[in-house]
Amino acid sequence: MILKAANIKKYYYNSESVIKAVDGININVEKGDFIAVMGQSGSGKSTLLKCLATFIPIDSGELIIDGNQINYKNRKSLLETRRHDIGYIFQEYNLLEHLTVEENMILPLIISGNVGKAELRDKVEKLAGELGIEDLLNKYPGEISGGQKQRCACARALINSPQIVFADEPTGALDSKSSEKFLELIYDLNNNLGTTIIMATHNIIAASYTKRTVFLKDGKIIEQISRQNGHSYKDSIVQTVAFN
Ligand SMILES: Nc1ncnc2c1ncn2[C@@H]1O[C@H](COP(=O)(O)OP(=O)(O)OP(=O)(O)O)[C@@H](O)[C@H]1O
Repeated sequence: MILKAANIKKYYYNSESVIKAVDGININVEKGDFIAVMGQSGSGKSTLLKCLATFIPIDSGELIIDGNQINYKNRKSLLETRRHDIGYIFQEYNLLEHLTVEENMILPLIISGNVGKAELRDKVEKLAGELGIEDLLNKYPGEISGGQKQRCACARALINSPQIVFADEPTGALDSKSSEKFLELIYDLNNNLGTTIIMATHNIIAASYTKRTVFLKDGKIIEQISRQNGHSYKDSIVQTVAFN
């Protein structure tokens, strides 16, 4: 198992109320899983992803990534986990505009240090080839399309060869054609390379690319369905969304 969350909670407090954004979630993620997290706006998808990726500390519960129990007080070990185990793709790409695609891509490696020039070049060439962005490496984000930007963001998330890639509404800002292309890309990453992916999405089509879908409501998991032979996974997702 690459990630285990046991009864994790994350509440937000304001002067009048408590928002139970993540409210006692249990989830086990195996290597090679591809999971969609669905739910209405405000159901807790983004908060859950950020908690699982260690970006937001949980209030209670247990989070184990690649065999390490996450302890927010142990800064060094937390940074190691983030650097080596976690890749994150955002809806709005989060590319730095004044850096080229290649520079954006290698940023995580530069930050983690200890990577020689030759290794850097090898990694960039291999990944750019896999993601079909070889021709974009010297361009700036302002010179490429939304779909191309998301491919670059994906490359940046993968450059450290992380154990798990989180994607928060990765197709939310893309038109339907670019969205389909991007989903095919991450489907192939999971299917061919065994990359573990956890993706928050509103989109039934996006969820239908995954192996299982977890449905959230008010910070709790209310339903989970898996792709099974002989049964339409997409229809099950549609029915579950309609029912809830
Ligand atoms: N930093 C924050 N401070 C206070 N409340 C927050 C914060 N972040 C999220 N929330 C609240 O927590 C709840 C869950 O939010 P979250 O963004 O995780 O949901 P979501 O399912 O991802 O929504 P969306 O689909 O609209 O992005 C919402 O009620 C939201 O208003």
